[in-house]
Amino acid sequence: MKGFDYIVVGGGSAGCIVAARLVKESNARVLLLEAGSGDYHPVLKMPAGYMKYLASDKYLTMHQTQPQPQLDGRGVIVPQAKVLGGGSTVNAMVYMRGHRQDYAEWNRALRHTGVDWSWEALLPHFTAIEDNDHLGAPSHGVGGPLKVSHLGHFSPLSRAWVKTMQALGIPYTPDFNTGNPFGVGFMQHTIDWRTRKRCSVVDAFIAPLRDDSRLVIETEAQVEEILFEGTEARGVRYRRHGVTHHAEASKETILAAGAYQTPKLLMLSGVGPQDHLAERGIALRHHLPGVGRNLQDHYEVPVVATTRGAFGYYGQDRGWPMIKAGIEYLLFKTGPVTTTGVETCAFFDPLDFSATPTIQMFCVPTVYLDRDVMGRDPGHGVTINSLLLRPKATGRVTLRDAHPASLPVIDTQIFGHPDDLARTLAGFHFARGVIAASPIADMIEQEIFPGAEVTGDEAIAAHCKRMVKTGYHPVGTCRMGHEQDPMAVVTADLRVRGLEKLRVVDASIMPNIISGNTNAAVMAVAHRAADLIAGRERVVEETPCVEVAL
Ligand SMILES: Cc1cc2nc3c(=O)[nH]c(=O)nc-3n(C[C@H](O)[C@H](O)[C@H](O)COP(=O)(O)OP(=O)(O)OC[C@H]3O[C@@H](n4cnc5c(N)ncnc54)[C@H](O)[C@@H]3O)c2cc1C
Repeated sequence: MKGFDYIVVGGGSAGCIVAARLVKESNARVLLLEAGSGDYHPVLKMPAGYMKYLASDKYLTMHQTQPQPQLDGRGVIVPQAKVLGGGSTVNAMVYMRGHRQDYAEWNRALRHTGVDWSWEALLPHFTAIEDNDHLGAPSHGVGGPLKVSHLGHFSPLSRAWVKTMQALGIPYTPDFNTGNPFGVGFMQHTIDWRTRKRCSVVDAFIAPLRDDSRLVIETEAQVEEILFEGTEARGVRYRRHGVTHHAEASKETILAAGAYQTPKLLMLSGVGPQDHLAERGIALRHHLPGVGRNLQDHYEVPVVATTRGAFGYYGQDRGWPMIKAGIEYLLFKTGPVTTTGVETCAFFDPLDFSATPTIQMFCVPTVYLDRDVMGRDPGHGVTINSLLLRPKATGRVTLRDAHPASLPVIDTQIFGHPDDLARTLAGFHFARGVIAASPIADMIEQEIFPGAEVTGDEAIAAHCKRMVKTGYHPVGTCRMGHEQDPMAVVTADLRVRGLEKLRVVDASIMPNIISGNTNAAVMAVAHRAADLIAGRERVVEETPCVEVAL
């Protein structure tokens, strides 16, 4: 049996930050266990590699939802990272913090007791992590480990789209990360502006500790069970290269396996809804009905058009264009390899520009659809995606069976609440209007998905159901909550309720999804979790209520 102070399960966005900070700032001995491989392949450092990882299951687990009756039986692919660095290694690198109101809602879920999770309380963690190349105090950090900048290349379609959105009344914003992201503009990304390489949590937090013997990282190590003595977590059982290992944590076991796998691991270990565990033949350790519930994600629907010329990135990933772009990148660190292709976005409510944004709209200068709906190779094109920021329907993660290798059952309930489809339709109509407006209209040939002939809410709703895809942001399946909340899984300081020496620090803990891409918020949570674990932050009885009227 190997012994450590802490064991961190899952070497993703949250796990790497917690592990590194516990070693560096608390002088702890930490075992970090990651199911996926190391992040050595050079393509994992290239911004343009993003579309390549998405097309393969080498670094992603290709989960698929249960057939969704409200999507006419479609099961949607919902991939999650499986590599050291987790989502931060394979994601689209968008650096987005959401709306301050999202965090006020976290506090509300806690009845303002325990730990203050308001925007103001998290801001020091956002800024401590960050090394921004052109934005500074009070909203941004300089000198932190994580490089944040703009992409190195913008397509003519992205530029035209930003101008078109302004012509339609959405103001330009130079910074989405000040607490209210309303506006249109070029997004910040976790990219190193000097090398034009991706900056993952491995690059930012783990690489400086590579030779530190206090941090032991085992990749291709699948944790199968949390080991307990009574109600106290004592360590884990894991499998690596066909061999079973046990490891002990004298201080704490910390779960950071992501919003699908953390609840799965808790349930495999007997922590979860009593009835469900009994159905799967798993002995109950502790009844926590909220484990796996409250699944939230972002879902987006596309309008796709072909363009009159090569304004976007179609064909850049093969043949001579790829070789040319590769040489340009190697020699000058410029060109299409320095972009993920997801360059711009807008936050707004299509029905009322003065209201809190309900939609995040992306312009992707290529045809960007899930593999289960991509019918044909359409050539040069553009995809305008409307992503619903705060869906009302919530889903659930359960166990398929008691085998650790089985993927969990994911029931997302996409469009399970009528308001979610209604708001998505409003976004869709707006997106359709954008490609018909100047100046982007001059570049558009014709709408191909769903096609200009598809009109009327019923037909468009059918298109949304057929084409809706995940934004890759599952959260909430082990959510924080106050003491009287029966569905809360963790306390305000991220301890699993009713058990000792066990915490959750990843995307699972969010009571409600934030209004934006989730990686920055996960990293801030993990950064703060290291302080909570080390006792650097005092847990107070009651926190001030920070509410913002919008
Ligand atoms: C394709 C894609 C694109 C995205 N794009 C963006 C974006 O542009 N901007 C943004 O803000 N967010 C983006 N996200 C979301 C963001 O990356 C995630 O919200 C964030 O990474 C979640 O962090 P996490 O620590 O909770 O989980 P993860 O980063 O997913 O880490 C969990 C890790 O745990 C490991 N693991 C799971 N089970 C076990 C086990 N039993 N034993 C050991 N290890 C285990 C997994 O292999 C994984 O590496 C994207 C995500 C994906 C998948």
